[in-house]
Amino acid sequence: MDIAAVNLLPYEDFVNIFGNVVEKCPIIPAAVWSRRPFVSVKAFEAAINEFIDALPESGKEGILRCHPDLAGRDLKSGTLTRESQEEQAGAGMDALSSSEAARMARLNEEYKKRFGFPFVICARINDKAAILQQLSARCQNELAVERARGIEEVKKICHLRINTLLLSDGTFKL
Ligand SMILES: NC(=O)NC1=NC(=O)NC1=O
Repeated sequence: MDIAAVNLLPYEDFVNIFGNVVEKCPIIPAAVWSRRPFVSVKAFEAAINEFIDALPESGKEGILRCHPDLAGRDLKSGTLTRESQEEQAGAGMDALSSSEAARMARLNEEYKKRFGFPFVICARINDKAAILQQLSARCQNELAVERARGIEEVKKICHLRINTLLLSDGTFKL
């Protein structure tokens, strides 16, 4: 599907297709639909990023809170979204040793307790060693630094999800 086809989508189809490019935040593509036509995929992504950047701190934290923990409850219970399932499995989150799983769980809880939102990282460009290292290191940051860092990661996840969708053969189950 190319950007010309994206621009022609009625908002129901647009939200149906792009509704989860930011995890569990369909309001973002639903809002950004009004800004079409997009001159390019980059412009479409920029519109999403601008919407996110314009949110108050509480809105940014809300986006982060919509993300499932890495190697967390949703992965264990099989209730992750399709995208998160693929991303987490791809980073080996479903194949941790018991000590790695215990360390992830402990650090995720420590992070959430400190910041009030979950640790978010773009799993598709990190392996489990990098994820554990980043989680441990980022626990030491200040709130404002982590809010911004988490949103940066959300934008990377979104970029990859949009490009996966556009590269697919375009036969979407509408
Ligand atoms: N807490 C997270 O970072 N979750 C995730 N990152 C991804 O790339 N996919 C997820 O589900």
